[in-house]
Amino acid sequence: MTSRHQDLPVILHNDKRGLLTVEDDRLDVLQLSRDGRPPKRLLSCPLNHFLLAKIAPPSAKLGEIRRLDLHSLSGKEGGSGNALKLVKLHVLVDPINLPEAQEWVDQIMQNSYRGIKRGKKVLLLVNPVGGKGKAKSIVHDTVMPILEAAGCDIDLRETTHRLHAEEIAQSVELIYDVIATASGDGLVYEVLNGLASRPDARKALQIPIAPIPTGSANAVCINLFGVKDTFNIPLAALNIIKGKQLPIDLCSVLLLPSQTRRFCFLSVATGLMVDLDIGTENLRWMGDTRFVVGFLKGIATNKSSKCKIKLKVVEDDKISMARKARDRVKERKGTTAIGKGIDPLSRGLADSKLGQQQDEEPRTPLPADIPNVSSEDNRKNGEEDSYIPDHGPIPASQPLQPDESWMTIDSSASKQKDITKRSSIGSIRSNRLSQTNGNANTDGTLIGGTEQNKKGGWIDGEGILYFYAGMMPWVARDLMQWPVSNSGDGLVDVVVQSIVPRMMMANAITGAGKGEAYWMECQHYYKVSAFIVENLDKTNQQIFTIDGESFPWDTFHVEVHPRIANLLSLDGDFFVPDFLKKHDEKV
Ligand SMILES: Nc1ncnc2c1ncn2[C@@H]1O[C@H](COP(=O)(O)OP(=O)(O)OP(=O)(O)O)[C@@H](O)[C@H]1O
Repeated sequence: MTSRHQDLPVILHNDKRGLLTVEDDRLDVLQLSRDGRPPKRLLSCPLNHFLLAKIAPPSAKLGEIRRLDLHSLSGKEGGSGNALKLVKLHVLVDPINLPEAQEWVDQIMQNSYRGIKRGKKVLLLVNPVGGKGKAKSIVHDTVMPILEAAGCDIDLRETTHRLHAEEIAQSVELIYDVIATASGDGLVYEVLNGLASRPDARKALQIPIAPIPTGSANAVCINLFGVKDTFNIPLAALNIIKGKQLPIDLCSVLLLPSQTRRFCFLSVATGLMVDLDIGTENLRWMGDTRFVVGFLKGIATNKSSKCKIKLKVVEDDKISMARKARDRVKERKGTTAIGKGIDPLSRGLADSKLGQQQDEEPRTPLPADIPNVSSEDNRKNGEEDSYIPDHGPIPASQPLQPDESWMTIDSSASKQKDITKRSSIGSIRSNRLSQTNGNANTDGTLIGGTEQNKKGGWIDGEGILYFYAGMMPWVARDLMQWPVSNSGDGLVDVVVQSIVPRMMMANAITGAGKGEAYWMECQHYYKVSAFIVENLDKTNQQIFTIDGESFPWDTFHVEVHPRIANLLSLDGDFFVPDFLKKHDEKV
């Protein structure tokens, strides 16, 4: 739905006649000429960049004339850096045009915010030491002015120590429309862990998180804004103001024997991917280049990660996974994101009156909108079937009980006689055709196929360079590790990278940012609903990472909580990588 054409005559700052015109979801501020020359365009912006129109109260200086304030972001998205700039204009309205001006203001605000709450209450957490240590100045110079120009109510808190953001999220009153984090992925991880460990976790996790990229690892921002706009701070600020709810999965990671549970939203890693992150913290000044240096160091060592991996595999056919992911993107085109039509909570509320208080289109439900009824209460009332949101805790994790349908990859398994030499790219199709059918049932169990086939091409005796499980395509701008990942589908994408000659891995760096390593035969790829990873060399491999944070590694069990947490995104979804747009011969 586009906005209808609306003009408002105004007086400009230079006393010249002006016209504010809204057409095709764009605002133009025009200076009119008296001699028939074309009007001069003073500002032109799409309504999705428009922040605020407000008629100021009467002033003694202006008498009957009233001032109209216009705040917007202007400039282009799609550049690195701050291509978008905050623009604040004011024009004057003749008393005769005042009723028309009020109507114009109401209309432009409605068309600029469709379904999005105006003047959000924002909890803004700032990590002053993350990344290159510039979060404070970025927030004060760029983020705050934009949020204030949009009329947001901001509660800014600086984190003073490790896990401070988690403590805040654990105890904060659920009065905010959004929690923004000026940091890297570390603070997002802490906020999610804080919210998820509350007794009212399910309600707390409805508050969406909106990241501002000021850390060294900013994977969430890459996945939300794309590689070019990862560090576009005004765009990240606009996302706080205009972003739509984007439900994401969380994983419970149960650490044994300590029985500690942590929540993961991004990745779980062993082997080279741990050394790459944790072993390069002294290179933080490099920004995300430090991870490339870490990767090169890792393949120089080519050390094997000794572990036993058990996977509840739902799919392992790369061609089919890529095709489905690309079909999803095609389906997504032209759909609006609010509610997304899948999540029962969003859908239920979008359909109800709760969603329609302010605008024509349903507003994204916020925690305060949701009646506090648990499914337990519901059952007591004998209403088993009607959906009522559960606002209680996430139940404690229990060790998983794998059955024979789970797949095992054991780095200590003895080498098979027929182990074949692997090529780097391109033999997926022929490899697949030479196999007998080894596809997945809808319940996730594998059917048919040879032993090797059941293991997604894994051959016992291969060394594991790293195990890497992820929930969003990009982990760094140079590495789209899980190009077919679809956060919100209740599945985790798992990569088991075999040890191969160093040059093969070094060559793979070139296309890694575009997801090309997906097609490498030595990169085994699975969609799983649960997994267990056991450490087979505790002396030499003491840690693994969850979302880039290190933990002692003995054994860990991982299960998924589908669509339980929320981010904000400008179009209500993740950025679509080129990998999912192109249709090459493999798919
Ligand atoms: N004032 C503080 N002093 C020390 N550590 C802090 C402070 N505030 C937050 N932290 C910690 O800083 C870590 C990094 O978090 P952040 O998300 O900003 O960055 P990152 O990109 O993940 O990591 P990096 O520090 O490598 O940039 C987190 O573990 C967080 O707990």
